[in-house]
Amino acid sequence: MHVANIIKVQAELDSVEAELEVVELQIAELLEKQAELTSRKKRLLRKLEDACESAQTAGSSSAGSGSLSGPVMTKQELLRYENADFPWSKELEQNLKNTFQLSKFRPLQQKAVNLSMSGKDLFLVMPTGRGKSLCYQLPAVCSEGFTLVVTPLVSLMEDQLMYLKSIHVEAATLNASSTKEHAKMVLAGMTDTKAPFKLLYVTPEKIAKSKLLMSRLEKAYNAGRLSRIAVDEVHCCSQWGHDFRPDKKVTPIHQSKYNPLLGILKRQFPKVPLLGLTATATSSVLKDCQKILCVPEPITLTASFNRTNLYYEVRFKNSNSEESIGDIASLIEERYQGQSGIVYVFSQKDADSVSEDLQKKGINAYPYHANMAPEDKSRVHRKWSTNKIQVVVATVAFGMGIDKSDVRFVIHHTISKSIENYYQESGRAGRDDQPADCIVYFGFNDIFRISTMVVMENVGQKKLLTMVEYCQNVDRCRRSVMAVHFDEVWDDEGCNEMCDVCRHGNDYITVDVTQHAKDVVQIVELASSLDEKLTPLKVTEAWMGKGPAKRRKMIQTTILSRLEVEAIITHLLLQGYLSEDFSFTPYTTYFYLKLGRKASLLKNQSHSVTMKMRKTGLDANVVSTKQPAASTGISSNERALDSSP
Ligand SMILES: Nc1ncnc2c1ncn2[C@H]1C[C@H](O)[C@@H](COP(=O)(O)OP(=O)(O)OP(=O)(O)O)O1
Ligand SMILES: [Mg+2]
Ligand SMILES: [Zn+2]
Repeated sequence: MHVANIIKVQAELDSVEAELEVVELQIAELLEKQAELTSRKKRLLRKLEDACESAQTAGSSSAGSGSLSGPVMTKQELLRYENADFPWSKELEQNLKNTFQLSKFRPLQQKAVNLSMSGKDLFLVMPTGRGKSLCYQLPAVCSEGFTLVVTPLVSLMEDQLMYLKSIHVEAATLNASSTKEHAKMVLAGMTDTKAPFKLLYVTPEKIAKSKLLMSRLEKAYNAGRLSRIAVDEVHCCSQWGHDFRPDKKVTPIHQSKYNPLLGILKRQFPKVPLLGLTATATSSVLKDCQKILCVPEPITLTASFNRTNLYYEVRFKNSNSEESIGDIASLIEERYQGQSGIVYVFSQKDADSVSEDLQKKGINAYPYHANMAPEDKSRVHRKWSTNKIQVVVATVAFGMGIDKSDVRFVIHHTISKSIENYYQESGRAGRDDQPADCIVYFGFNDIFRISTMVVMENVGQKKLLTMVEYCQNVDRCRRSVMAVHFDEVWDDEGCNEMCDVCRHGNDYITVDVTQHAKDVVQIVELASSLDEKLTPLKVTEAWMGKGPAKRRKMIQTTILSRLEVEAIITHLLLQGYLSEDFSFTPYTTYFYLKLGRKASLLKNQSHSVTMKMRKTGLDANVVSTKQPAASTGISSNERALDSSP
């Protein structure tokens, strides 16, 4: 063959190989899409199955909050449990008001209490802080004998005992730190007809290890004094029961301790109704628990995780952080004047500085973080609880035991490290069921601050990106983005414009950012060819023409605003055109951007990258849908990405 010919064939081979590579990436992309659709399909099928099942057992599907499934029961029978005409109803109501000082039941509480009072075995799935405890505490107070409460965490047990003491409900506990005398007294009390306590809290280990306890329970059972068994955090029974609630620290250690033991309770005391409670369980976990606990046919009550009284909003945070503090201060002074709230920050340093900044603006704010003296922490907590402090500026250390009902706003000065954490932290707002706001300030640099912090966690990066996705999203109801992570489907109709996306619905536009993607990728590629690593900040600056003059000549710079530049780079990271590259020194971890697995797709002429962006009315003619942004340009108005109404 002629040399020229060889070169020609070689060139063609190269091009075919390049094309093949692109096709392989597209296949990978499609497979990913297929997996996503399959899991959505499964979820929908399961929903349909559940709906058909309950329609069959209940005649037609029952309305109202939460769903009900379990052993065969007619619709009338099920509905009956929402009523207040049982022999015990009057006593329940009196105790609800006088002992627990609550004016009314929350959704599902009455049904759960009635079912348990009538001796049914019940699994109750209800989000954190919605009031599961009442569902066994109230029946305990209104029944003869005592209720055995199995709970995996001694600290939770102590919280409960303190609370019950404060409302004059007698309760006792047996755990590893109980003294001999105390244990003796409690064991004797179990069969005492004078009923010295209404609730007995024990750890699962006690059930397993203490033969004395089991023999006493047996005696109490035979004497008809064991009225009910409650298993709190029941998902721990299942080896599949993941706990997404970081501040509860119910670790797999407890799960393994829980696992094989507790079936003994239902086997030995079959006539005693069992109530399993959890904030986190899928149907497969519940099935597992049912088997392990030997409960033949429990009724399952599930309350939705959707907090309908909470308004969710995302605001873009300028790299100039002073601005967001000013924004937060005016929100507190105007919209939340005289109302109680929390501002969550990233670090202890931020807690101090942000609260100082707010104080300077005349706001009654105090910091709270793990590094404060215990007495300072409890002083801040106490003063805030009694409305002597309006705002606590806190790290996530402010979590356990925070149970103020009238929190009207939870503002995140920095994004949370996952969507689950965000749900949990923001969920401290509006526990009284009155409207409350959850606002998060989404800043580009914060992504990388958190990223280097969670780099050691197994799925830390992946989880962080779920939070970033929630914030970056401008076209789907915020609730529906959140719901996916709780194995639920909350549709936009359920939102009632209680999120900024639903409220400002059509304010977004699809923009072609292919050329932008190519420009950014070229910058990262160039750096790598020079054996250089670029932080996100450096990439931003290079693209905006603020890098060294030498490099400016070699790349395509942009006239987009900083917020737009940051939004596009975030999008490229989320979509896999860029990816994270960490570097460790003994003192700190650095975050760099490198090419993602999809970067080479950009070589393909027909490949395009689009993203959704928020627009304001004014910019509508500047940006036209699906037009290459390179020719029309994205609005240079920074407000284009501002989510404020
Ligand atoms: N009907 C009600 N009306 C007003 N407040 C209520 C009602 N029922 C419970 N509460 C309050 C009492 C508590 O302060 C708060 C949380 O209750 P609690 O039982 O501890 O939640 P929980 O057990 O569901 O959450 P977790 O999953 O975190 O354990 O709700
Ligand atoms: Mg609880
Ligand atoms: Zn919505």
